Parts: sequence; structure tokens; C-alpha cells
Amino acid sequence: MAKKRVHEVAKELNMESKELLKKLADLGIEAKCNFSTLSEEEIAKVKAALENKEKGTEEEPGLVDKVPSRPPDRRLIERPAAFEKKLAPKLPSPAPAPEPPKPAPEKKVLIPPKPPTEKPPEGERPPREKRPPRPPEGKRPPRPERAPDKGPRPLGEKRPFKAPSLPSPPPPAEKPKERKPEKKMKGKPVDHLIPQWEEEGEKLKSKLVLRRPKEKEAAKEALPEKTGPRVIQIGETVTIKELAEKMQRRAAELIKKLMDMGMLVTINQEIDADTATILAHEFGCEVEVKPAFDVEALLAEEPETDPSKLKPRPPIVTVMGHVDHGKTTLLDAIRETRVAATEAGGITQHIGAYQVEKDGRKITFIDTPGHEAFTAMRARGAKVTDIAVLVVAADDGVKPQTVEAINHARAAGVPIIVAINKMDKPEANPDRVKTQLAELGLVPEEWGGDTIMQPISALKRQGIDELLEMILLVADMLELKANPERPARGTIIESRLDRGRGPVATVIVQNGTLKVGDTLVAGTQFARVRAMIDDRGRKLSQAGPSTPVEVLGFSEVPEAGETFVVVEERLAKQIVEKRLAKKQAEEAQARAKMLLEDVYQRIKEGQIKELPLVVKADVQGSLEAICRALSQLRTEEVGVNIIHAGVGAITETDIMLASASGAIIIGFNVRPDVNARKALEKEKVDVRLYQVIYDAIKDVKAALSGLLEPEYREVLLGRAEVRKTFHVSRLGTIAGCYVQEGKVTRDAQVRVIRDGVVIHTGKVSSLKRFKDDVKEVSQGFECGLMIENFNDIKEGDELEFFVMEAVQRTLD
Ligand SMILES: Nc1nc2c(ncn2[C@@H]2O[C@H](COP(=O)(O)OP(=O)(O)OP(=O)(O)O)[C@@H](O)[C@H]2O)c(=O)[nH]1
Repeated sequence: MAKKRVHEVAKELNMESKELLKKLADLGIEAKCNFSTLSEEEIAKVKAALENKEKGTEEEPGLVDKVPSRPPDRRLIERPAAFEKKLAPKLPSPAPAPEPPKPAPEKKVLIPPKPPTEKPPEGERPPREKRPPRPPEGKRPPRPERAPDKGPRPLGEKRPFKAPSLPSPPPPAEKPKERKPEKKMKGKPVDHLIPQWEEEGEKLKSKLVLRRPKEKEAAKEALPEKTGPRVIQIGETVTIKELAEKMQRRAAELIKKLMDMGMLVTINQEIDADTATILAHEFGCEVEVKPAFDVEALLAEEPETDPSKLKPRPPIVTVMGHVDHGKTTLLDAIRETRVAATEAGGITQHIGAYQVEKDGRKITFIDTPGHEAFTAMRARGAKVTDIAVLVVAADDGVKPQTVEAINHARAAGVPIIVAINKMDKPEANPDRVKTQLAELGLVPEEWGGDTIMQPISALKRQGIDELLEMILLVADMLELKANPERPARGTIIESRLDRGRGPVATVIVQNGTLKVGDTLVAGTQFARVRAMIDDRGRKLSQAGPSTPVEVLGFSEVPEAGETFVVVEERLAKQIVEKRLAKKQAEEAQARAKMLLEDVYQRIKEGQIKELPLVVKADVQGSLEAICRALSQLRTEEVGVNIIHAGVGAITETDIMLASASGAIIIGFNVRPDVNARKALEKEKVDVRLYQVIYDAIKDVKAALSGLLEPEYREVLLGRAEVRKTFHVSRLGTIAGCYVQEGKVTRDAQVRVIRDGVVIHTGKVSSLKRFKDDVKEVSQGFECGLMIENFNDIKEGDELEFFVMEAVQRTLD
């Protein structure tokens, strides 16, 4: 629903904002200041009220002359109907004003665009000589009467400035002849505007006389510029700068015009298409609004229309599994056996992914083992992996992370191939692994299921070829295809800032072919591909589907997991700009939200050490009494701070003050007035109304006890055993623990117990499960943790985790 600010409405109504605010208050419409917004209904209401008032004056003869001397606002005269339409798009349409004899079909923009030479930018007054003859002074035609059953006045419609006790307008039929300029306007009918122009002509008189020299000057200045384009194209939004460029105008002119219309904008500010249309019309330009430029929709992958262009592409594989089950060893084994065997030369590079060949077919492996990378990518909506290889150590069986990996792969709809590793170990028990997996729904083929399970020894490089064969087999079933002729799109696998080369990203092309010189966007970054290097350190000029390559040419380091799309350079910049603007807006919104929550939270958590109060009472005597009593409630720890006290009803100002200061309002024998009640709908303010002073004191006392600094008691969370310690030179000692009881949380305090003696009490400074930071780890799981300012941790130490919990106290 279109809303308008008070000052805008005031301008439309040709009255001071102050006046309007007063009027609004009279009508019980809540508006605090010039910038308060008014709904359509509210505007309609105030207009209706003003109109009624005016009608009253119309009956008084002679009032015309007493109309305030303030000159009418000429903007109102020429404000195109599009503006009004924009302001009141959903209002019940008022009964139509009497149509001139030549009714014109409803146009989107009622005021025709004026040729640029018609008027100076400063004053939108149409040249006098081109205006229709005006009736003699005092015989101005009346404003067209609204039908008796009129609904609310449409927003933006001018409030009649003078009583329409004037003769009827000259027959409109004569007018088109005299209004030649309008003929230039692409045949737009303008007849219906004539009464309006006539009416306003009179009002303009004094202003014109007064301002003529200045306007002439302005007109002279502006004349040479009046050759801007007649029709411009814009999107759903446009910045002032862009619009000015399109209109071949100075941005300052546009800003000034908008200021006149009651809108304050900056050069880089976006305005919507409606506002831009109105603005452009003011300068004699027509606007064509192009359909929404939805960047993301534009970037969405279109399905291939020509199946003949689809070519088989290598599968992209991720290796997952429980810690120490051999993921890294397997990835190394594959790389060494296949890369070294098939390609001579080239030093293998760890770029985050690599390709191997098997029977002349390529397989792409994502070189970062574990499901963190996998899930991080999925979280960003990137689906890179075609097949997941689940490594399960034959001697260890299914472990918690094995289950997690299965769940992740399933959630992503990625087929799983199981590699039963460490088959070389004497204690290897593949059947136990199969049984455990079958219980999880992964039934081996030989048992009648459809999960391929390949026994391997990553360490001994055994079963690797067979595993690759299985991967190709599954890939065949998946019929992985892509169109190499398309512009590339894919995913950023890894990214970093290289000292010599700048931002470097490893990407996997998923469709199309990426070429040196291409422009691509990835999130809010864009790159002009300067160079591409493959996993063997070779420079490539192009990379087809499923190829992992390092890309140089990013302006900044893009985020891993982000998808990229090759687009035209111009579009790339636009996309990045749009995305950045969206991101900034989201961040700003999040910040604003957080601040609000912060304040609320601070009050709730009792971080504020005094209770701010606003006290209102019916008479001075009670006010003094209640304030005195409340002030006496001050204790050592918590006090009452009466930030405002007054006699009379609780007003909107009281609410705003209380809201801003987190205060509670105490009302004694008074109630909130209309505006205050409205404000209360929006502001979270606690208003307490009393008729007995004692009750007020009692409640405040209770509130104060909530604010008292609480006492704390220890709550035991859990216990863990240190099983291994690692020393990391820059970080300190990391304790590899097993949670035996309860849980460990990141914000917990910890007691280190060695041989039954507490040797340290401190805080957990870091808590990880595998490589991920976690908030808590439960009983039966392993975790890595560090203790703040304490590195003397040893294997076998016992850790006790606890938190201090607040116990609320009360005042006596
Ligand atoms: N005997 C034997 N040991 C293996 C085999 N594969 C891996 N290992 C050993 O198991 C240990 C863990 O192997 P990694 O490859 O580091 O295991 P991972 O799953 O990558 O471990 P994280 O990276 O810590 O998750 C290493 O000591 C390997 O040498 C295997 O096939 N046989």
C-alpha cells in the first residue's frame, strides 16, 4: 500500500506541515513529525476533512478574496497523474470529474510530456502564450466538481485552493486548437487537462509576476540543454545518476526537481520506475519501463534445448568417511597411481581438485576430503559432486562420521560407492562393515542390494583401479552430460590470496567451456580470466566440463562454494553491483535488528543497573507523592531513575521517550491518549496504570528485584578425558578429549583435574569436532579443545565442565 510522508502530503495539500500535523492530530491520526508516514486511508481522511472544511467556506461569499496569500504550489499543477496514480494505486477510485466535451481515454500519464523547449527546468510553467485564453480576472472557471458520491479524494489530487464560485470554463472544445504544443506529444489526449490548467492559471498569476525575471533567466540557462532524448528506457529502479545520463540532464537538476516534489535523494540513490517516470515527464521525457531485471533469474541455468550438443562429461567425485579411515591416503593413492601412470611430466599441484584417467576416461576428484567442503558447498546451493566415495576402515567399521557422511550424501541425492579400506590389515573385517552399512540402508550388491562396495588398501595401493572402474560404471548410469559450447558455469572449490598472483580460485567447470578472457561473476566478485592453470601446473587456454582449474584474474578472493557464471563484462558489473547492494541492504537490516534486540536483551538480562521510569499523574500533589515514594526504592545495587514526570494523560511523547530509554511508564489516575495508544501498538513499552499509590510502589519494587545483580551457582555440565595432546606452535596445546559424561560446551568453564587434584580452572577457548568449530559435544564423542591461557594439559587429565547460573534475588 502506498504511503506518503507528512511533508509530501502537506505539499500536495498546499499547506504547512505543521498545519497538517495539527489537522492530523485533530483527526486522531498519528503522525509525529514531517517524516511520519501516512497510509492512503489516512491521507484520504485528512483530505476529506479539509474538503469538508473548505466546502463550508465556499458557502461564505467573499471568502475567495480572503484566501491566504501563500501562492499555490505550481508543482501541484503539473504533477502528472502518474504520480497520483502511484500514490494511491489502490484507493477506491473517486467518482470521475466531469469530463470535458472531448473525453480523452485514460492515459498512464495525464500530463503530456512537454517538449524540452517548452519550459525552463526551474519553473514548470507552460509558456504563457501557449496557454488557452483565460477568462477575465475573477471569472476563472471553477474547478470541476466532484460527483456527489465521491469517495476519498485520490492522493495527490490538489486541494482546491479557492472557492469555485466562478464562471464555467470556456468550452473545452475550442481548446485543442489553442494548445498546439500538445500536438507534439505523440497524440496524447490532453483535453481533460484544460480545466485543471485553467483553474491553476489564476492561482499562478501572482507567483509568475513575482518570479518572472528569475524564471526567464533560468529558462535562458536551461534552453541549450533541452534537446535530451524523448524516450528513455529504464528498469524497475534506476539511480538518479543513471536517469540523468539517460535523459542527458544534469543529476543536480533531477535532484532539485525531486526536492521540489518533496523527495530528498542523492545522486546514487535508486528511485522506482514510477517516480522516475514522473520525474522524466517533468523534463519532457517519456519513459519505457523494461520488465524487471532479475539478476538471479537471468543467471539461472537454462535447460539444454538442443540434446545433440550434450556431450558426456567426467564424473566429479568427493571422498568422505570417518576420521583416520584413510580418505587422504586414498586420494593420494589415486593421484599417484593414475596421474603418474598416465601423464609424463608435470608436477602435481594441490589445487583443491584433480583429474585422473582410467581407460581413456577422466574422473575429477575434489581433493579436500571430508564432508565439510561438501556441506559448505551445498549450503551455498552448489551441487558439484556427482558421486561420493565413502571410505570405511575394514578394521574399525562404521563410525559416527561414517553415518554423517551417508546422511549428507543422501540429502544431496548423490550416489554412494563404499571403499572398504585397510584390507591389508590382519584385523580387517569387511563383512562386519557390510553388515553395519546394510543396517544403515546401504546393502551390498552381493547381498542383493544396489550399493557397490570395493575392498581396497589405500596404503598398499590395492583395489584402486577397481574402485575407479566402479566410479566410471556409476557415472555411466548417471549419464553425466554437458554442453561444452556454452559459456561456462561452475563452482569455486577453493580460494586464497597468493602473494605474487593475487586472488586465486580453484574452480570446477560444470557446464560449458571456460576460456581465458572470459568475464565471470561469483557471488559479489567478478573476474576477467587472466590465466588458467590445471592440477599439473600447466597453463590452459580453455577448460571444458568437469575440469578443475586455478583461475587468475579475480578482483578479490571469491568465497569457496560460490557458483560462477560467465557473462558479458557489462552485465557482470551490473550483477555484482546489484548483489552488493542487496547484501549491504541485508547487512544493514541485520544490524538494525541486532541493535534493537540488544536493547531489549539488555533490559531483559538486567544489565541495566537502574530502572528508568516515566511517571504521569492526574494532579501535581499525587505526582510528587508517587515520585518521592519511587525514588526511595533506590538500593545499593539498583536505583530508580525518573527520567520524566508530568501531570496529565500519557502522551505519544511519553511513549517515545520510554521506548528510547527502555523505561517503564507509571500512570497514576491517568490513561494514554489516542496517539499514545497508537504509538503503543508499535513500541514495546510497559505502561502500568494505577489508582492506588501503594500498588505502583509494590510493582516497581518487584521490577527492581528482577534487576538486582543475581547470585550465581555452579551447574555441572559434563566430564571428559584427555586422550591425546597436540602442540601447535602459534596456538598452544590442543587436548584431544573423549566426553565421558554429559556434554562440553564452548562457553563452559573448565576444571583440569590431575591425580584427583584441581590444577587449573579456566574457560574453554576453542571447541572443535574434527575440523569444525562446534557449540557443544555430547557424551560418547571425541572433540578437540583448548583452554584459555593454559597449555600445561597432559594426556590422562580429567576435565570437568561447568557454567555459572544466575539465581534471582529479591528486595526485602
Ligand atoms: N594399514 C593401512 N593403513 C592405512 C590405509 N589407509 C590409510 N591408512 C593409515 O590410516 C591413517 C589415517 O589415514 P588418512 O588417510 O590420514 O585418513 P583420513 O581419513 O584422511 O584422516 P583425516 O584426514 O584425519 O580425517 C594413516 O596412518 C594411514 O597411513 C590402508 O589401506 N591400510
